[in-house]
Amino acid sequence: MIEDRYVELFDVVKAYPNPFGEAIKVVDGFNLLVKRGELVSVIGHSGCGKSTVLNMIAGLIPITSGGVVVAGNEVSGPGPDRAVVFQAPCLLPWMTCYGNVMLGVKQVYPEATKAERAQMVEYALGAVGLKDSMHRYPREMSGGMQQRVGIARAIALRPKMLLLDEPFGRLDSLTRMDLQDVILNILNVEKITTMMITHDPDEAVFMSDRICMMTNGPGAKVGEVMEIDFEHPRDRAEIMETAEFYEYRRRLLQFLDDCEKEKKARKKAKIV
Ligand SMILES: Nc1ncnc2c1ncn2[C@@H]1O[C@H](COP(=O)(O)OP(=O)(O)OP(=O)(O)O)[C@@H](O)[C@H]1O
Repeated sequence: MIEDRYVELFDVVKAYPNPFGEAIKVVDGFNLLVKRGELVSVIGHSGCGKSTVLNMIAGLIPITSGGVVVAGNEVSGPGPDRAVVFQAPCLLPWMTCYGNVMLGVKQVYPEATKAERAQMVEYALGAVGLKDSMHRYPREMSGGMQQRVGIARAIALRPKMLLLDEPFGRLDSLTRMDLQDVILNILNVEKITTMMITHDPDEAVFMSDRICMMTNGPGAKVGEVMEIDFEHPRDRAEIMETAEFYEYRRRLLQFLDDCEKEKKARKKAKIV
């Protein structure tokens, strides 16, 4: 069923040349199916290849072998059906929030009327809580507000898939929680299929429908996939009082700890 295989990564391999010109497979045989409307987090140790996987789905880097299919179309380059939010939003400083969001909308919907485009931009800025600040410039906004603009810019394009690469990585923990709620509220309404990279186990458990745990690189692949069985909409305080939350968290930390041990053992074996 297409709904259950909305995003398909099959036998995905990404190799980069090392300084000696040899091809090193950073990711090797990555297989994952994402259901329509699902939020899947990807977690794994630094450098294992999380961004590499996300960038291949975004079409920002070529796939060495295997394939990625999003909503029935094989990915061969970037496209507005997949919107990416990075750690830093990189807004154009000479444009207001409104102007920054409008830029993409104009490009993707050139046939829309002026009023329709304005509605798309205003809806997206409203969804991230910036209705009253849409005419401010980036320099007049906090890091959290700027990241809200980055999220608005992505959802204004009405993508089939949202790709979040550590979107809260640079924010303090309170702002981080606010923005986690912003994303979840948007997804509750829009049901956009989402992949999010995170380093934060609590964030992964609170937000995800499933968590994909990646093994160490080189040759990284999917290690385990854990289903998170909390209903939507989610209430942070309620969820954090459940025993299940701590059990999910424990399993996640156990996996990361096992990867760390494996990494150390690999290093030691090389030295001896
Ligand atoms: N253009 C490139 N050329 C060569 N090697 C690269 C290139 N881009 C990434 N790599 C290597 O690929 C591996 C995976 O990188 P990637 O950024 O995907 O990891 P990550 O899991 O997202 O890391 P982090 O959690 O630290 O952001 C790393 O060893 C990195 O050095």
